[in-house]
Amino acid sequence: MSGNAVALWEHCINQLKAELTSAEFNTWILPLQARVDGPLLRLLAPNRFVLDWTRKHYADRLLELCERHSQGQVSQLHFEVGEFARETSSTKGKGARAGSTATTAIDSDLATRRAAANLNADFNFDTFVEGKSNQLARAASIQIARNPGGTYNPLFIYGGVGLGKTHLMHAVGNVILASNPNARVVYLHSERFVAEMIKALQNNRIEDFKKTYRSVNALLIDDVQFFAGKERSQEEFFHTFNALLESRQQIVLSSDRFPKEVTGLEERLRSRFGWGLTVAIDPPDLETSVAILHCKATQLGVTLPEDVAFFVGRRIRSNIRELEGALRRLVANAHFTGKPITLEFAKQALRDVLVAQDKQVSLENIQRTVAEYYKLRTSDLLSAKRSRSLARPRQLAMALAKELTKHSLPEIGHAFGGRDHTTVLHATRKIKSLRESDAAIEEDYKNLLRILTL
Ligand SMILES: Nc1ncnc2c1ncn2[C@@H]1O[C@H](COP(=O)(O)OP(=O)(O)OP(=O)(O)O)[C@@H](O)[C@H]1O
Repeated sequence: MSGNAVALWEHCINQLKAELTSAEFNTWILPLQARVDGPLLRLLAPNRFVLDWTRKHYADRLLELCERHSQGQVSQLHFEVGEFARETSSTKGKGARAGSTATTAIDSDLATRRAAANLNADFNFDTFVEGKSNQLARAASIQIARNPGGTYNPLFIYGGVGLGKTHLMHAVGNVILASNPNARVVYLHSERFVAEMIKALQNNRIEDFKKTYRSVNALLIDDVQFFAGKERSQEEFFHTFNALLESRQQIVLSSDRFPKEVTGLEERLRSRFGWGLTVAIDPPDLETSVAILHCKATQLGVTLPEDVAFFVGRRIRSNIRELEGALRRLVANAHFTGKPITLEFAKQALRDVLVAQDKQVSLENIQRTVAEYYKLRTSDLLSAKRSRSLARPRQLAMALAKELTKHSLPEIGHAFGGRDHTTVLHATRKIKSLRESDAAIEEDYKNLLRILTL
């Protein structure tokens, strides 16, 4: 099946997944295998029952999706009972018939399993740029993807917004799925876990819910800080967590802070989060930002001149998602106007973004700038460690956050590793008095103000 045909089938299953309940999707759509032969979409069902039901209830919708997505090129459906041959090492690369049929089945199968697991195929290790800031997290993720349920369990990835935690989790899931055709992987945002659990409770299906999550080979839960304050969900997750760990299945978790500092979680859960391996992702340094820009530009089919990449990387420092947004805007602008992407063009096209960026000094930006200034890691700045070499820069960063942003004291405390608002208040007062008595602090403060408002 060509890339287009795979994309067509992926489109169909993603649409149906959004339209159907997960029970319907898992029962009727998930077992199907697909193949495109000219204008024909051939669907293989594992048995007569699935075939009849799917044809009766979903054929019209599937045909509609196919026609629309393929712009009329695929316009017929054909259902059969059966299974495409899987590719084995003995059929790999042999004659056209075995090769093409086998690859087709594997591709469509993988696409279906990926959709069922909520995984994005674009988030993989090939598209993840390595830098000092994410080296350890990347290496640990690769290790786990190759050897799930092994030594590092759970893997806990933490770091600020938009720095690649989700990307790495998907990459782990994608490798596990691709290397084991029987592996069951589930990626979920913690809020979705909570929502599904509530739905299961309302519909008297909590036993099914438990069974589903306790029978996976890899469970990837994003942003676990959102479990805070949700006791019933924590309880359920705690048991799922234990069951998976006991049966040596892999767990990967992410959060915006270190496990011990996720507030609003039961202590037993917090301590378990730290049982395996905990790795940080920090904001990228300039070189990594530039490399990421080049990588994303290539994916968009453009080549970015070096000076433009450095300009964008230097000016947009808060997170990688924003870096990507700026690049997309640049590429779209160049496309519409037909102009080449030069430095002048970039300055012009990104004017609004940069003005907004400059005005709105973000908390991440302050943390990252202060960390760079004192040659620390952002994660240390947010940690509970109290050594003087960390405490003073942290207080400075909090004071700068109060001065340069509109965030409240509790919000600032929250962003600095879940600290209390009184800690922030104390920091601002302390820095105010130190600036009057200590020339070095005054100079640091002024330097940082200048860098942040440049
Ligand atoms: N090292 C990297 N190489 C390539 N792309 C990256 C890298 N790090 C992050 N990205 C990209 O940046 C975007 C944001 O990353 P991601 O969604 O993984 O962030 P996150 O840390 O999970 O953020 P959040 O806390 O908001 O969930 C994605 O498009 C991702 O592909």
